[in-house]
Amino acid sequence: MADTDARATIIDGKAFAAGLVDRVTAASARLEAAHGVKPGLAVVIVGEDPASQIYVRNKGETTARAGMRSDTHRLPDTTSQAELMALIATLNADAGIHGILVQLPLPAQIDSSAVLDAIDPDKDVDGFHVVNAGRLAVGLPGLVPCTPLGSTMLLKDRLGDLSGLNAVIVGRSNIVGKPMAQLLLAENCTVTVAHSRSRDLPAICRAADILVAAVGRPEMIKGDWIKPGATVIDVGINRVPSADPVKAAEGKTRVVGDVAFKEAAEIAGAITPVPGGVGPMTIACLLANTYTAACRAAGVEPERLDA
Ligand SMILES: NC(=O)C1=CN([C@@H]2O[C@H](COP(=O)(O)OP(=O)(O)OC[C@H]3O[C@@H](n4cnc5c(N)ncnc54)[C@H](OP(=O)(O)O)[C@@H]3O)[C@@H](O)[C@H]2O)C=CC1
Ligand SMILES: Nc1nc(=O)c2c([nH]1)NC[C@@H]1CN(c3ccc(C(=O)N[C@@H](CCC(=O)O)C(=O)O)cc3)C=[N+]21
Repeated sequence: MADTDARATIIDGKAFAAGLVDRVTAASARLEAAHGVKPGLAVVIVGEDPASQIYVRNKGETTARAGMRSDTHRLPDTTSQAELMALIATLNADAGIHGILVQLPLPAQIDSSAVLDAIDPDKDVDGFHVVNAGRLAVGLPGLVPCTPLGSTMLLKDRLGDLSGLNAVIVGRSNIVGKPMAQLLLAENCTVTVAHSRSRDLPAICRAADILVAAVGRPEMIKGDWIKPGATVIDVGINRVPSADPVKAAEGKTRVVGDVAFKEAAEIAGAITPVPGGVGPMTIACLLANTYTAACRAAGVEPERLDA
């Protein structure tokens, strides 16, 4: 590759995720053969949000293909807090269910944090319960949120030891930005977490050896915000009108990340695409967490899955 035409390596999250799903499938089959335990995941979706419906269908299909039990509970948009809490209590008590995921966002009448905290922390395969957030913060074994877990796997696969690298995370949500910061701190990165009140975001980003974008703003992070050779993880999933004006007029959409991919790929050393980057890792890590939860419930040491 000529110096004048530097192009980033495209990190193939879809391929890495497929390998991880294969490893989880094989490990689950061994768990079932040796201990009679088939990992089971329950996904709960409230309401009809079309994007959520697609993700939930993908999760169900991937889980079933991995030889795990997969139950999907579809509740109407009018579901009350008490009805949802009752379903969670049933799932907490079901010994055949090792993982529970309540799809977000929930309708306005429901208190999301109360619902997430009603899930048994040992079945909380999203890693959103305060107990799991606390375990991650203090370095105890628990269940780690899927998107940051998958992003960290891609980084370690690409870079090996992350010690001493400057990591900048743009976004401080409880489900992506904060757990990502904890994981990279545990990998001995020097971590900066930026957000909507940060001053001079381009300058903060330019200091990053590892840049994680989890903002939810289409193509906000520009090529000239990136340190040459940096590794860029684009978590964003934003649906925008199709680039073709005729198709856009027909209401067709496409998915883009939080990073302006084309210009960023001219500067970065490696970058995840959207789609095909972090998204597939999220689903693969959900299966990995369900397998891990099933092993722990059975008192069995989980096999290593990350390589
Ligand atoms: N690939 C996957 O599997 C997943 C993808 N996603 C995607 O990742 C993105 C982030 O998701 P999530 O963390 O849930 O989003 P949230 O909306 O919860 O958080 C967004 C964060 O970005 C910050 N932010 C917003 N605007 C700016 C700005 N102009 N400059 C700097 N920071 C800003 C916010 O700051 P503040 O706190 O100050 O408001 C906030 O901390 C979304 O596109 C989402 O769809 C999410 C989950 C899984
Ligand atoms: N309790 C809960 N847990 C979640 O993990 C959760 C959630 N709620 N609510 C919504 C977000 C979003 N999310 C994604 C999962 C997979 C892809 C994914 O597979 N994306 C593919 C396809 C993208 C597309 O074409 O739409 C890709 O990026 O290649 C994306 C986004 C999980 N989330």
